[in-house]
Amino acid sequence: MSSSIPPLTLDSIRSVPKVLLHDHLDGGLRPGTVIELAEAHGYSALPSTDVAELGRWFREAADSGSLESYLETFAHTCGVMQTEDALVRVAAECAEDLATDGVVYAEVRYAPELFVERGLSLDAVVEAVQAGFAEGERRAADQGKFIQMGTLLCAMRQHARAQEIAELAVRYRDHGVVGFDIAGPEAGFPPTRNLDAFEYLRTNNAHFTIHAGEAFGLASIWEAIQHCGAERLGHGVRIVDDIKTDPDGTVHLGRLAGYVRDRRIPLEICPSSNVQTGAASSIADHPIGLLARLRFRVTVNTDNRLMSGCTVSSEFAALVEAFGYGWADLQWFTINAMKSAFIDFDRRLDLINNVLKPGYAPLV
Ligand SMILES: O=c1[nH]cnc2c1ncn2[C@@H]1O[C@H](CO)[C@@H](O)[C@H]1O
Ligand SMILES: [Zn+2]
Repeated sequence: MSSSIPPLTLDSIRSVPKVLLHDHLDGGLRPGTVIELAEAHGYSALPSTDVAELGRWFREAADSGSLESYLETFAHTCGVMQTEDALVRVAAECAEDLATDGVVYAEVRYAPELFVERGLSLDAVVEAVQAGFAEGERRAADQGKFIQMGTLLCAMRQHARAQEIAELAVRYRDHGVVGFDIAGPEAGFPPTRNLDAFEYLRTNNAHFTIHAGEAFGLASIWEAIQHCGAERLGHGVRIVDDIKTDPDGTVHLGRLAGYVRDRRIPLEICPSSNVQTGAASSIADHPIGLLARLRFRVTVNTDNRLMSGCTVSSEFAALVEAFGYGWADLQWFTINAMKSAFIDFDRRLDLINNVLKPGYAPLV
């Protein structure tokens, strides 16, 4: 490595352009904002009103070893996101924080149905979040940072509103909503419960990803791809269950793993989140090492920045430490993500050629 190439540190990683495809709006609030919104809106159930302590509480409570208990922490973020002004603020800060981390394109997701407890309509929720993202993009630009935000609307697997949310996503497709997802507890709620919604989306040429292969295995991935028609997999890490390695290192891909790799189906991998929910035992043992080596379409994501205390840069830094990745690997993850985004092809190409490649060119 030439001496003019900077070493990979959290700071240097922050300075290169990055792309984020899997980040939950209600999993990325600043702890201080949770406290201020709780105070302003009379939400009294917070476990702490001290900023540092509350941040620690989220990380520890999410560090639970199960997806179900990890998801319980969202009661407190959703609890303070029930008004338009709260949604605008949270969305604006999300865009600002991602831009500060050097993210140039992000798809951020949330479930509108979780923000209607105080009477907001689903449309009002979407409009407030879009206004917030636009405000955050402007604030970032004022600080000399460029970020483009895209929105994914989630339906919750345990509820029965997928069709309604799919229609909402299509209604707002020309206003910043670029796709759809289903989230929530995986065991017991197969994606095939929502087949009508997926068929509606496909009929309307709309994009969608599905959380699958996180807490549950291959069956869930297979259903998401072959029954539902998911273009990407949220997590998808359990695809490793269909990969066998001989003692001599020879690798065998099963039919499903082969299909996922051959079709270049993007995996939205979220390393720290997987360690917290027990989907992986540590970053060093995370299947991302094998999947990247086998050239699956791997992307690196945060999932929930508040619950994991992470950023895209810190996830990259953790992978650099665990797997010895260099700048070329980070560029590969980043271009993989940009290729897999749900925005128009010419816009993706523009960002790859005019933002991402020039950003990494001095380093690779
Ligand atoms: O890793 C995950 N797997 C499944 N569901 C999740 C994950 N992270 C967050 N959510 C769920 O998605 C909702 C919408 O943003 C959140 O409220 C949370 O319940
Ligand atoms: Zn997720």
